[in-house]
Amino acid sequence: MPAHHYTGLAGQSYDQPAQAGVLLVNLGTPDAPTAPALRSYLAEFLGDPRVIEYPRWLWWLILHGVILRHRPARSAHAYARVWTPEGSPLRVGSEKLAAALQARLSRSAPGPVRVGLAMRYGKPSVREQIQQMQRAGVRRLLVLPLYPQYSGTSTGSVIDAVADTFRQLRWPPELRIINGYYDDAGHIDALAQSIERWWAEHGRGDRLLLSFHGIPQRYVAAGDPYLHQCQATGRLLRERLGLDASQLSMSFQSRVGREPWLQPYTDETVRRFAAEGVRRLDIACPGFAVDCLETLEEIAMQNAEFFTGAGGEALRYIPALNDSDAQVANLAALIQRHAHGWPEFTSGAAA
Ligand SMILES: C=CC1=C(C)c2cc3[nH]c(cc4nc(cc5[nH]c(cc1n2)c(C)c5CCC(=O)O)C(CCC(=O)O)=C4C)c(C)c3C=C
Ligand SMILES: [Fe+2]
Ligand SMILES: [Fe+2]
Repeated sequence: MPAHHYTGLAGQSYDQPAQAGVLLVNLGTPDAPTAPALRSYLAEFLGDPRVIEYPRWLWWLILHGVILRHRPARSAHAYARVWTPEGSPLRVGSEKLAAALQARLSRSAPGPVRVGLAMRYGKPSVREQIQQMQRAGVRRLLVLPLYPQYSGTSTGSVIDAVADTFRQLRWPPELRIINGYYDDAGHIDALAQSIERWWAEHGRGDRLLLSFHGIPQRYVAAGDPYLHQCQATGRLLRERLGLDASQLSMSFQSRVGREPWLQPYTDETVRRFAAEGVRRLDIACPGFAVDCLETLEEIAMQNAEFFTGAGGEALRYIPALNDSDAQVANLAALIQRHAHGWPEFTSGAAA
């Protein structure tokens, strides 16, 4: 093992005033809507054992021998439909949210608070961002994965990346990680208000569908709380909107591979609704903090085509909370609560 195995801050002043850091982490996105960029993004993402729980050597052969031959070009085509002049919607939206949170916390928190943004896959990595924040004087770090519902495949993988980074730091900062906020009252309220505001502007459809990203059923059977948390978000939101089960349904999107994922599947559900005579279908995706490929392309384009193709009149996608005031205020409050006792966040608290 080399002598300098641990990353440290040699030559620093130990009296440097402490700062607190908030690290937002989102999934990550390719650098460009091209097959080569998709290939390296998907290799990292789908090579994560948290995402694909399969015997390693067998999966490696399938991933490199089959999937990475065809999927990059297909996915690049999907990304090209939603790519903006500023880049990938997921990146642009996450950066705007981080900037808005930084502005808000700089105003409302007593101490110096630095907000960073990392991507679990691609750039900037969790490791780079933590090291950079530490060099800037961050001694207390709160990590907020941008996933309201916990899953080992999403939040759990962010925790892995943080833990791997910490193992290599000579003097890791004090650490807290937010595990999820699926039932947070402020979050449910923000979702409900955004849906009500959208209805006030566009009128109300015949039915509301909440579509969450799916995962394999096998993971839920092994103890992943994701399904439970999606159901809780759905129920709380339904109660808050004053709807009954005939007016609001839930489904799961984005299935990859052959094994059964959480059901009902979104594509089958929108086709069934069209066949049952639903004319205007409203869809919200409360599992996505910011809009991305999965909402803007898969729901608002692909599933809209499935719906009208099966006889429906219009599928209308209600945008994610993104960098809305409601989202920023709610995440700031969530951060303040989880940072309880840290002097940068709580005036009068001891260090
Ligand atoms: C194949 C396994 C996958 C699991 C399990 C999975 C879980 C999961 N994903 C998200 C959030 C997002 N996923 C996104 C894209 C995406 N997801 C998978 C596969 C799995 N996801 C793939 C292969 C892709 C890439 C696109 C494609 O080729 O189809 C995105 C969007 C990223 C973007 O750039 O916009 C998000 C966000 C969650 C929350 C989750 C578990 C709960
Ligand atoms: Fe995904
Ligand atoms: Fe997808």
